[in-house]
Amino acid sequence: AHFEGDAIHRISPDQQLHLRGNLDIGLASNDTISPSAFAPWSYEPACTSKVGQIDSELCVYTDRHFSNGRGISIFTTPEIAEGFATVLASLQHPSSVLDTLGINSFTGAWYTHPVPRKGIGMLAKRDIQSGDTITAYTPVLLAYKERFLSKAQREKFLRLAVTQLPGPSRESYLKLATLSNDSSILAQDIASANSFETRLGEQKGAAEATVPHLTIIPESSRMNHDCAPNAIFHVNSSTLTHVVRAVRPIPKDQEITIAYTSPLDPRATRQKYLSDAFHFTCTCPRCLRGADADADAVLAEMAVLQRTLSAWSDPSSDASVKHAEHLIRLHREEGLDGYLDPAYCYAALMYSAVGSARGARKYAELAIKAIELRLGAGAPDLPAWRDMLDNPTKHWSWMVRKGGGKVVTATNE
Ligand SMILES: C[S@@+](CC[C@H](N)C(=O)[O-])C[C@H]1O[C@@H](n2cnc3c(N)ncnc32)[C@H](O)[C@@H]1O
Repeated sequence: AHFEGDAIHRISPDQQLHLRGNLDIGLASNDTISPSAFAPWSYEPACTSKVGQIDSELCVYTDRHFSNGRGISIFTTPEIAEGFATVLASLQHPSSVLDTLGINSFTGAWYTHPVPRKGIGMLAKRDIQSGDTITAYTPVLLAYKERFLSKAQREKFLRLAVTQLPGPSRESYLKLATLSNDSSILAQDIASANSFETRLGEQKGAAEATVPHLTIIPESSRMNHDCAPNAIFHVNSSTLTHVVRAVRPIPKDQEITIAYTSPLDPRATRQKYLSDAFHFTCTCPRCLRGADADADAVLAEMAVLQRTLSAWSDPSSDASVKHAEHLIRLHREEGLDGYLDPAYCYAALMYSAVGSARGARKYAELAIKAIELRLGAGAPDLPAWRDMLDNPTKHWSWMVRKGGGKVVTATNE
């Protein structure tokens, strides 16, 4: 089975938080049913009839015992559920990998509190260092991302998925922000307002073979958006864990923010996306700056540097260490600390190409840390950069610009 990143946040449109005191959403919780009868699931899966578009039914599966009783529910096809069950089992037996890694435990780094004009937000409980893990949690609900069920049908199954969760997880789900005041679609409303997107399904070597699922992690859902976020998230596919880490130091009581959409996109693109998908207008400093052209002037400068650097092995290229260092500086000035890995990689290559082992190692090390932050420790590029760090003089880029001149030989990239 496969579970991968690409997480995207969904947001409530009305910027209003609807806290519900009454957590009874109208369905009886089947606490009395024997768990063993439907092992590995705690309840008999409840299914739709066959959905023509996917030639399968969709069913609700719940494991109430997952991760010391945090529990997890998934609304998906029987085929995907089977692979998912294998992943859940691998995380719990023979011993719990999640416990060993401190997943689903409070890090002591955060608290939630109302934030002006943003509803509830997450704030730093202590000074947080760059790279520190802020949250690391498994989802409580995953739901096949579909448009073919009626709202009423979808609601019926999502409510069941939520109701079957253990009390604390059910309650934290139901306290999350909503998109509308329509309580008849409460469960799906919360799902679309607060979910990240993950892809599940058989791994057939292609991302298209996997199916997007809305994924709700109630703790992480309290983080608001910023276009210069001080934290970044990735999904660890082997532990099913959504991990949020600091990309720069965050002083005690400062708000912890993540980006719901790429902060490297032009301002108008970001605003349209946040407004369409998340129904709010971003007022972060990068969004408030100047007219549209001014707002994106730095992004345009960064794009030119990227283009120059990406063609560095072309014999006519004048790309240099200076271009890479300038690109790094611009990222930092824009607050794009979490998105520095390509710039660090170029810097490592530029130093290597002119025969500076020290420069190559310095930036290969920074690139490795930045890739791990943005993409996680399983990112496919990491081994190559670790090789460069260990053996800069053996790297294919080493001294290809002997004497600091143009490229002499370049075999790839
Ligand atoms: C996933 S929730 C984040 C936590 C939320 N503030 C809450 O009270 O639960 C997304 C909601 O937070 C608000 N929000 C997030 N980022 C924001 C921002 N930069 N400016 C204004 N509102 C924001 C939006 O109203 C959105 O509906």
